[in-house]
This record gives sequence, structure tokens and C-alpha cells, in this order.
Amino acid sequence: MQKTMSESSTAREALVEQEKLLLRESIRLISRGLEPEKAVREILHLLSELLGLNRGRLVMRDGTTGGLAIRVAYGLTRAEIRRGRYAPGEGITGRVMQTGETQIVQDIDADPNYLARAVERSTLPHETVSFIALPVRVDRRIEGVLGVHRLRSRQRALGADLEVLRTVAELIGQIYKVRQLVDKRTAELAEENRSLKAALQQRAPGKNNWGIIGESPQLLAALDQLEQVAPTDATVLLLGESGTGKELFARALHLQSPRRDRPFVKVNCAAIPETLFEAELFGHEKGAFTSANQQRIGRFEQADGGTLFLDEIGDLPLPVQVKLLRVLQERVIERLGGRGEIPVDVRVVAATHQDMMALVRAGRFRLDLYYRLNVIPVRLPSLRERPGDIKLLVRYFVSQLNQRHQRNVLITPAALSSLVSHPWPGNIRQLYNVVERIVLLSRSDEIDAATVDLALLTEARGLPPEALPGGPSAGGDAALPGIRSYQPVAGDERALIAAELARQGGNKSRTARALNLTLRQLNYRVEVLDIAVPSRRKNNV
Ligand SMILES: Nc1ncnc2c1ncn2[C@@H]1O[C@H](COP(=O)(O)OP(=O)(O)OP(=O)(O)O)[C@@H](O)[C@H]1O
Repeated sequence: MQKTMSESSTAREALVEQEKLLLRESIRLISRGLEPEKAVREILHLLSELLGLNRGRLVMRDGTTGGLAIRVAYGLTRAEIRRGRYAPGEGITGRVMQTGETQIVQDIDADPNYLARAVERSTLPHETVSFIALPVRVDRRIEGVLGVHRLRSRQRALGADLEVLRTVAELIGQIYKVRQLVDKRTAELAEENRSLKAALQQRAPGKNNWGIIGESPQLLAALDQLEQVAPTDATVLLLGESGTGKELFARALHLQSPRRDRPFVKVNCAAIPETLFEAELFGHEKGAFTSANQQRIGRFEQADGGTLFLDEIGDLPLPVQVKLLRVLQERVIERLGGRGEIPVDVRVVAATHQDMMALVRAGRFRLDLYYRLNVIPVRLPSLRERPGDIKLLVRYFVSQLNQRHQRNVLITPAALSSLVSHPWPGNIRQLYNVVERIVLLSRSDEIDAATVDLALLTEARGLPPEALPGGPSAGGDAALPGIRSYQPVAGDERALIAAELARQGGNKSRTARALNLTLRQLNYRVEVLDIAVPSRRKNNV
């Protein structure tokens, strides 16, 4: 009797030793940073070798089918692994996945819920076989089910086996958690790496593309054309919707041309009153008209030797078109009130978002001037036509804005995908605005998808009410044109107003306009919501 007791205590000690060994080895496996599947397979192997808990398998969700499938197993054939597929809630495994409760099947032959799907009964020992299935949690979420076969006639108590299995299930959960963290961090670092590379490429000497970002075939075709015509003096007509980069291209053309050290002068034809056009373009002598107190050099003369960028050329009034045509043909200008012709050496780059032929047909643009300007037409694609470039643009803008606002934010891959999948109806300027809101709105250095969604929402609010879901066009009271409807103060407006004020460099009038508020309404909100107004700066976008 004495001997039997000491024999059984030796056996118990041996089992405890094996348990310890299993845990030590499992921890060592985890610290080796193996792929989760490799580490889990080794642990299942140890469970079988050391503790006799056989045919261990880890079942997890199958990303493609949505059902459950064996992800890792030890002691199962390939065919058995393939068979181990369960619908949600199906069998013992499905139930553990659904309820998160451990299931113990004392005798697999006696429990109708035990499906024997992966391993056929005939391949198992004849004696009574049990099956234990436990949930594997990652951050409290049930991500998998650990299952093992156990012979009932064992020395070890079921309670002892259960305890070890619980610890093992927890270790497996940790393995997947570490993997998720590593994957997340790796993706972030990869993203950071790409941003830094993009920023470096922007600055690399000899690889200057003048801040024109994009790899889409349409954009590359436009850039090719630009490079071809840059060294010549040919007149270029840039065609594209608003905010597609016409000014950026015009500047790039100038910087690539032999005129790069001479002035680049921009004239926005849509912003000049008709009566002032001639004086603006060609200048005037002192006394040329009542308010001409002194001589003024016009834009053509200012651009002498350089490039004159005529933006929104479609808005040029007809009488001025005649004069422009003459300058382009004869390369001389005449100041208002002047007595002679002044030769000018100017390369003209014009741009428009309008259909020039339609303007010609409507009698609003001279055909001869159109031909003069349209020597080299370059069409710039809209953002809609090149969704593949959104990622590159976002990274570039984030790095630009980090510098401008002295921030160091990093856009997470999820946030980037959110921006890429947004159906950008508008232009690059709109994308820039949203990215700027994101950089300003984000509280931490990591921009997540939620911040992106908020920025997209606030951008939508800056648009006229019709653009909002459920806005006037959706059935509400339409605001009268030109009259801003009353908008009550809402708590979440604070961030929106602060961001817009920062974006507008502290300019309250522009901020009010962008937010569709009157100046008074804005001031009231600034006061009520206690918003600090940034000191004014020049906004160049
Ligand atoms: N390919 C691009 N890469 C990087 N930034 C771009 C690109 N295209 C446009 N942008 C940026 O988008 C903004 C709008 O561009 P830009 O002013 O050149 O457009 P535009 O076509 O002249 O617009 P508009 O017709 O409204 O005057 C600018 O801040 C510009 O730097």
C-alpha cells in the first residue's frame, strides 16, 4: 500500500513536470516570434506528446466563406483538415464559437451534437473518447476554438486537463494578439516609409516634377506634353476643370523653360472688371484717364522675358480679345494714353475650364484668337479620372501640411483607404481641404478612419445645403439664394469652426463664407464656444 501511494505521487509529480515543460516550451515558442500557425502547431504537438491530448485543432473564421474552418492541427491528415468546416453555430465547435463557453463531450459516441466530421470515428481508439472544445479570445473577442480528443481512461483528472487547456487557449489568443499588433504596426511603418519616400522624391535634385503628383496615364501624358513644349516659345492652352492643377502646370512649364529666371505673371481674367482690363494688361501713362495719377506698367510688360499666365481666358471680354490677338501677332503693346508701341517678349500660357468651341459658337470668343491660343492644347485629367493617384496626393499633402502646421501626423492604412474609396466629385483642391481638416482635427499623431469620416462630413457641410444628405433638395425648405439660413449653435461645431479658421489663416470673413454663416453668426459662435482665433497668415492654396 505504501509503495502504491508513493508510486502514484511520483506519477503525479511527473505529470506536473510535463505540464510545466509544456508551458515553458510554449512561452519559448511565443518569444521566438514565429508565424502564429507554426507556433500553434508546435503547441498542439506538445499537448499531444506530453499530456496525451490528441488531434488538437484550432478552428477559426474563414475570411472568404464566413464559416469556420480548421486553421492549424496536429495529428490530422490533410483530408481531415479539409473536412473540418462548420457553419456558424454548427456542432460542438460552432456552439463554442457562438457562446464562448467551453464544451466537454464525455463520450463522443453518446452525444448527437458531436459531428465526427473531420476525424471519422473508426480511426479513433475503441475505448471511450472525449472531446473538449474551448474558446480562444483575442481582446475578449472570440476568434477561434481549440479542440482536442481525450481518452477517458486516463490517470490525470479531467479538471487538471481543463486547466492546462485553458492556459493554452489563452496563450494561443496572445499569439494572435501579438500578431495583430505587429501587423498593424508594420502596416503603419510601411505607410510612413512610403510617405517619407514620396517626400524625399519631391526634393530629390534632378527629379523635380514641380510638385505635380500622380502616376495615372492621363497625368503622365500631360506631363510628357509639358516637357516637350517647355523649351519652345509656343503658346500653350491648358484645359481642365477647376482645381485640376492648371496653374501648377503653368508654373511648371515656366520653370522648365529657358525663361525660368524671368518673371511668371498670373492674370485671372475672371476677376478683372471689363473696364479695367486694358490698363491691367497693357498699363497706362499718367493722365490717361481721370484716376490715372501716375504711370502704370501692365502685366505684359511685367512679364517681359518671362511667362504670362492668362487664367480663365474664356472670361476675356470681346473688345480685349481683339487687342490680345494683335499683341500675340505683332509682339508689341501700347499703354493706354501712350504714344508708341513697346515690344514685348512674352510667352503666353492660357487656361480655361470652359468649352472654348462652345464659347466660339455662342459668339463669346473670337475664333481667330482661339486658334492663336490653342497651338498646343494640354488637357488635365480630373481627380475622377485618376482615382489611383489619390493615395499619392494624400501622402504628399500630409507631409506638406505636417510642415506647415508643425505637426507630425501619420495616416493609418484604414484612413487612407477611406479617403481613396470616397467618391470625389470635385477636384484636387477639395481633396487638399479635406486632408488639411484631417491634419488639424486629429487629436493624436495617428489619423484613423473616424477622423477621416468627420473631415469628410465637415467638408460636406461647407458645401451648399443641397449637397448634404437630407438637405433642401431632399425635401426640406430651400434657402433663398443669397440669404444664409439661420443655423443653431451645435457642440460639434467647435472643432469645425476652429479647423476652418485655421485653414483660412484666421480670416473671419472667409471662414464665415466657407461655413455658410454670416460674419455675425460666426462671431457669436466664436464667443459662445470660446474658440481661439489664430493670428492671420497668407493662405496660398
Ligand atoms: N497633380 C497635382 N499634384 C499636387 N498638387 C496638385 C496637383 N494638381 C493640383 N494640385 C493642387 O491643387 C490645388 C489646385 O490647383 P490649381 O490652382 O493649379 O488648379 P487650377 O486648375 O488652376 O484651378 P482653378 O481653375 O480653380 O484656378 C493647388 O493647391 C495645387 O497645388
